[in-house]
Amino acid sequence: MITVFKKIWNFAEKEQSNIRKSIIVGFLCAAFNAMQMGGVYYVLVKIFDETLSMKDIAIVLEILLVSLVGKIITQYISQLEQTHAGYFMAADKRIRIGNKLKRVPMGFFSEFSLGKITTMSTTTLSQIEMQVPMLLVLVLGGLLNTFVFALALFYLHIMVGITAVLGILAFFIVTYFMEKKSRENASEIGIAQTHLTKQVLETVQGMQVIKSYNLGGKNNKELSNAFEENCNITMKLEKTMTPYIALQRIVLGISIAAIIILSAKYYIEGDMLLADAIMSMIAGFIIFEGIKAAGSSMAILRIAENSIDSLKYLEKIPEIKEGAETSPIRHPDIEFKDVSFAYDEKTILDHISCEMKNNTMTAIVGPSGSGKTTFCNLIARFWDVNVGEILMGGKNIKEYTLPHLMSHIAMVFQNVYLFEDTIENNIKFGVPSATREEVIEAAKKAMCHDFIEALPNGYDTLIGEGGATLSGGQKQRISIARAMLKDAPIVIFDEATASIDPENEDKLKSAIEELTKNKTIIMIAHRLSTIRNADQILVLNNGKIEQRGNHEELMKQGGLYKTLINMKNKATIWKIAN
Ligand SMILES: Nc1ncnc2c1ncn2[C@@H]1O[C@H](COP(=O)(O)OP(=O)(O)OP(=O)(O)O)[C@@H](O)[C@H]1O
Repeated sequence: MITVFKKIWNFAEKEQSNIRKSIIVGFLCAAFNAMQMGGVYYVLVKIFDETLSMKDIAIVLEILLVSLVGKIITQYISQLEQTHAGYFMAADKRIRIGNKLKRVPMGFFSEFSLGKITTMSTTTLSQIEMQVPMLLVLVLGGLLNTFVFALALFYLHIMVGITAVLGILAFFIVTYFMEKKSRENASEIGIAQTHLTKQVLETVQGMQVIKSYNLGGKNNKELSNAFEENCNITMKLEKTMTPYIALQRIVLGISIAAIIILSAKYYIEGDMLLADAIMSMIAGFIIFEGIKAAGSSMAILRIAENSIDSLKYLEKIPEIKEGAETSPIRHPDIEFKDVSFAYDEKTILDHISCEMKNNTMTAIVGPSGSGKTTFCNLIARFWDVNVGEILMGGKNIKEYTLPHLMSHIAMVFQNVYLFEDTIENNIKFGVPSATREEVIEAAKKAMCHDFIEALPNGYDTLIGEGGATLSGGQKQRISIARAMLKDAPIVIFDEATASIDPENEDKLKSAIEELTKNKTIIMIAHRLSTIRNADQILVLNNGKIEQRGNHEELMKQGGLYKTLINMKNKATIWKIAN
């Protein structure tokens, strides 16, 4: 148990001082509580001495008043410190998780499901926020309280004191076994919570698909199962804990009875004064209040420990190693030197070498799954190469700091993600210091100023999660404005495959032309018009660059490129014909 406490205590880090304050204040609260007992003892002694006067009654009333006010104030302060410690401890960990997620390799997101990450930063941390300070204060404060009362009992009669200590020991033996049992269930609870969060996320995120395939029933069933599983495990924990909690109460009950019987016996035998015997009986009832509260909290001790362990695991995930280089890159040419990469067993890129010169456009084409996205993601270090190296401006990209590397790259993804924020903040996401004028200028160049102005609150319009209220073309243009504002020398662009209406398509084309002026462009190209304009086309297939050259050269060569172009042509004719 001491190890668990150490772990919980260490976890509190900066908030240890607030928790310590809360424990000390909690102890003061117990002292005020004890004052009441002192008052009662004083009255009892005076009554049995037959010397009780009005002055004594006034003294006792004063003691009781001071004790009551003191208790209220100390309880308030202790609670405040606990809430403060819990809140700031969780906030600090949440910020750390956020920072960590920015620095872990993308492989982490495949290994760790969204459900697991969400559970950690929400449920797990909420549990810690509420449980850790409370556990420390309740358990440590409770034990301290009991210890003080036990000492008082020793003062009244040594045998009564020993009985109280034996009761406390028996209580701890039961608690030890209860804790062991709780450990067995703690990880099950964690798993069930993760599963539930995953199901809720999936249902919300996939609502469109669920509705369109009329799968509400099936999905509801999975969600209900997850809720049921969670409920069952919580019930199971309650059921397993109940006998131990009952046993704890029985032990305490027997101890109280023993203290009362012994006090009466010693009084009858003349071993104790009447006032001491009555006081000892009253103390017998109160002495175990502290550990009773502490004992019930111990059931959640292991759950808190489990939560801390899972967060520690997250903190230990190795981060991407970055270099220290931050000097300006004058010619950010990109070069792949004998690069190989595999996500797991299967090689996706196999000893690839190529160059993308400054201010040129490279189109990456190839069949689906040939590694086009992977190729681009390696440049931004979303993943690190297994073999070979990628150079930017003549230096391995690993030599740069991540912020420095990313300041040279703007990425426009096919699936645009817009944050639940204003349009302005979405555009200036990469450059938070940008002024409204700069945002408008970028939006104008990205051909989205007009439709933004037509929205109810213009640039201050809030957009829903994932930008649900905008069309696909509008969303992509906003992401182009975002990239435009960043003004990075390298633009990695995943061209949208989804068909866009002609008006949007024209605007999108102009926006792309603006974005790519005087830049190094690496484009996963799907449209023939884009591919034709490229200075260099890399045709990826089976992990290799099967062909390279410009459009005319490759058309002359024939092979995979010509086949892909012919297929695209047919698709376009088919589209027009329809
Ligand atoms: N995170 C990942 N973990 C494991 N395998 C992955 C991951 N991402 C992609 N792959 C696999 O790597 C291969 C290449 O994927 P990639 O997305 O780079 O191809 P692509 O050419 O861009 O495909 P598409 O044109 O369909 O978008 C595919 O077989 C894919 O299943």
